[in-house]
Amino acid sequence: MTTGTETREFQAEVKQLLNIVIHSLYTDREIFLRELISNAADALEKLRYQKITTKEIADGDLPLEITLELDEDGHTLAITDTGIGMTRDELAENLGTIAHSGSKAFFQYLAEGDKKDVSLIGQFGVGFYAAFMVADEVTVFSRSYNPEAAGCIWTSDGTGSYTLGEAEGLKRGTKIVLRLKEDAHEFAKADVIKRIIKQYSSFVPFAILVNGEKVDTVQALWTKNKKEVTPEEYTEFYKYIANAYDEPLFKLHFSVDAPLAINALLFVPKDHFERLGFGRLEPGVNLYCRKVLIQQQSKEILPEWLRFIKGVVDSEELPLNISRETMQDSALLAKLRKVITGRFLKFLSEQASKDPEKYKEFWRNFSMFIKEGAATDFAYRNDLVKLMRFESSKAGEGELVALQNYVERMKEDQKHIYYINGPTREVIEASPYLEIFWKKEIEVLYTNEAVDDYILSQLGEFEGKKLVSVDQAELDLPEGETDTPDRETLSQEQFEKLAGWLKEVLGKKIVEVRESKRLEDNPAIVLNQDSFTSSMQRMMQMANKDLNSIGPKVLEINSSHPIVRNLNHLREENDPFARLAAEQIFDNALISSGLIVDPRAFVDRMYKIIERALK
Ligand SMILES: Nc1ncnc2c1ncn2[C@@H]1O[C@H](COP(=O)(O)OP(=O)(O)OP(=O)(O)O)[C@@H](O)[C@H]1O
Repeated sequence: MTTGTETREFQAEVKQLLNIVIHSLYTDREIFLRELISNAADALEKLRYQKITTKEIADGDLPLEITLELDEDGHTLAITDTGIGMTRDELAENLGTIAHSGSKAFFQYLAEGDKKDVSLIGQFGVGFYAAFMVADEVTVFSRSYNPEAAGCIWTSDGTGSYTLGEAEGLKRGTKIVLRLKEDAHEFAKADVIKRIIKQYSSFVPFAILVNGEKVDTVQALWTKNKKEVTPEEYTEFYKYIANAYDEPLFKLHFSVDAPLAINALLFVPKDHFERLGFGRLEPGVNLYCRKVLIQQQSKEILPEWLRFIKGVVDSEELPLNISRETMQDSALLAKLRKVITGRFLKFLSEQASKDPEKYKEFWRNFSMFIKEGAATDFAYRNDLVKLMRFESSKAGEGELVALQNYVERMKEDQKHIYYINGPTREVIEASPYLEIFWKKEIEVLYTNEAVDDYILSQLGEFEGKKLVSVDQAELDLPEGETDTPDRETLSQEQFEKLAGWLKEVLGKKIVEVRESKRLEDNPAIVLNQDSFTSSMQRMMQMANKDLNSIGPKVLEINSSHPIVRNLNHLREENDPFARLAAEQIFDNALISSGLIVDPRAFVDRMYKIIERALK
């Protein structure tokens, strides 16, 4: 029974808003339920607080819960909470006017844009009014926790006015009844509603019942104290949010108060499918505001290269209806991203020193993301290179070295950090480039992918030490007694003649022929004039499908090597075989540096050489 009924006009802004809500089509109108459940949960939370501070509470024994009743035949959905409730004045104030900033931003957006994309309504925070996306009539029964206050009823079809009256026989809390629009009848179906609850409201800390049946909700572990959570609970939670079957490799649970209040629970899985080439991972962190989902698989909360992280970030400072479109929100998200990324990288670096074996496991499967970040995200490059690990000429089998380790054990007179690229340790260690480093006992880091070389060359230096790829022309190695071994070499004149002739034979492929001070067992190597390493050039050869897309080389020859000396001999005798041999030596040097050569010319030449050898 209702008494004292009056009809009131909505505030002008509300009218404008409802007009849009009612007359538009939406893509994700199911968010209306998230809004209503979140309002209900807020009301219950407020009541919980009142129970502690106030003695007199209407219907003090009512359980704190949210109930949904669906009537498929009658096409209605009712959502009831036993929360704080509203008085008559509060109903008029809260459901007849708009005061908060989210809606103002929405109006501004509507006023500015040509295309009125109303589906964005959910992102702009009009909470309760979202009900009119699916209902052509909304009735709210509410009774305040204040025992003195009478129960009230509010009803509207959203077209300009609402009625307000008193209602008898209500218990504390709020019941909102939606008469569903014809095209929204699906929202009276239990399976549809349960799916939506699971998606948006899984962590709501109150029981949710749909037609008397409790929907499973999960504890929002991230809001709990770390000491109160068991490892099993963490694993279960991880499996739930990541849809995973394994155990996480790492877990990071933290809270910060400044510059923003954040609770976060992040996981690194054991492995991922992107490594195996099965497509690209989607971001795995969901953004919550006080346990209510506001962005699933958020693209904003972490940089893209951290897309392997699974978990939850909750910040009560975020508006429920966060939007990239508003400057204020995107600034907030950027701040959040900075805090979380920084904290996660710090965590990784702590793990690397605390448990190197486990970190190695992480590095094996997730290094691609760290490298992606180091290569593309300038803001984090310096932090990320510290997390990189390499094999090296001084590391034992299976041991990995950080740039920091390398610098700490550099030789006293050594100026630079040296690295070499190759597909495997075995291949690298047989490389002619390493000869001199073995001899001088200088450590060389092994890089396996072109992206490693790209990162190191972009970085340029680490802790004031230049990063030098060993296929660079200028090595600037410390001098030593072993530098000028007692070996028979070509005379200066012979060398100059040979060099001139080689330039003529190899043409544009080389810029210079040099006498090598670093080679002993190999006749020749090719060197690069800049930091664009051979592995990077190989990548360009493959990307451009052009084997000639490599820069001209410096050819360094070992004039004490029998092959070079005999080559010079043949040249002096004008034997045409000398040309063939020179070209083959050059191609061999290209292959040793990791570049791809044209197999047709190479194989042809090789047969001619075999033919002559077999004679
Ligand atoms: N179930 C409810 N119980 C008690 N009060 C409610 C309930 N639903 C809404 N209200 C009141 O109505 C106000 C307006 O709700 P509305 O959902 O439009 O905006 P909001 O909740 O303030 O913002 P948002 O939904 O963007 O977070 C709320 O702030 C709250 O005071």
